[in-house]
Amino acid sequence: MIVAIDGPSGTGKSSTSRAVAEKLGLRYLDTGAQYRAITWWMLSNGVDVNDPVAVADQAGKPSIVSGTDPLAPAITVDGIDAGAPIRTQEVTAAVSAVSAVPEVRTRMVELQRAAVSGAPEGIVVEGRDIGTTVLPDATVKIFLTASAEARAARRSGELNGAVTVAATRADLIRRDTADSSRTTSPLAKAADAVEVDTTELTLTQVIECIVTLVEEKRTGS
Ligand SMILES: Nc1ncnc2c1ncn2[C@@H]1O[C@H](COP(=O)(O)OP(=O)(O)OP(=O)(O)O)[C@@H](O)[C@H]1O
Ligand SMILES: Nc1ccn([C@H]2C[C@H](O)[C@@H](COP(=O)(O)O)O2)c(=O)n1
Repeated sequence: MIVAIDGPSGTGKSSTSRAVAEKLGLRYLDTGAQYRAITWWMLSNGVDVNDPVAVADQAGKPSIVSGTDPLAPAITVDGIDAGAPIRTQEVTAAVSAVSAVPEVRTRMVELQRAAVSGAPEGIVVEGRDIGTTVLPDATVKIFLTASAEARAARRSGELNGAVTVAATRADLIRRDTADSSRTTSPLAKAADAVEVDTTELTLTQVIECIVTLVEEKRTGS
């Protein structure tokens, strides 16, 4: 059972994917964390993240290891726990530029397919290009959406209002535009993905909806 969950920033991919994996006894992979990890390494090592040639040249250097336990997602870079530093504003601002570099994507896709091969019990993989490029034969493909307003309000709430909803909304839209317009495997809905608009749904409702879709596929109903 391979479940691909794609969608723009802040639509609920991580929260939903972790919960679905936990409920169904599947592993879980956050591919955004991998792109954030390589971006953090580039920034920490003085690579100009706006220079695609420099990024491509260094893309093979860091060792990135992702855990797949939905109860304790973990990521290390060269053996160092990167869970917190990959969530900084500096990394968020740079990650779209780094993830647009084809050599970076080739490297990450190798890691992602290896994680799937290492999960015989099945896995939920979330990202931007999982259903279209990384795992085109996934058993179930979901494309989550939500209005920019709902996504910004959710994210701003997470930050206890430290960043305004308007600024958060502008940042989400900037990242979605960059991620959707890059040449190599842009953010896109696979033709055979089920689109779930979460704007008016609670997280519990979204989780139930996807668990039902997976179970229907499992039983062939
Ligand atoms: N249906 C929902 N209703 C209300 N809040 C939600 C819903 N889904 C997710 N959230 C909340 O929205 C925030 C963003 O969710 P999450 O991190 O799962 O999104 P994401 O798509 O993985 O984001 P990103 O692409 O930026 O990593 C979290 O605070 C989460 O708890
Ligand atoms: N499959 C993926 C996953 C993520 N990215 C890039 C684009 C995102 O802006 C960034 C961070 O992802 P997030 O942690 O917000 O889910 O990583 C990608 O290009 N492809």
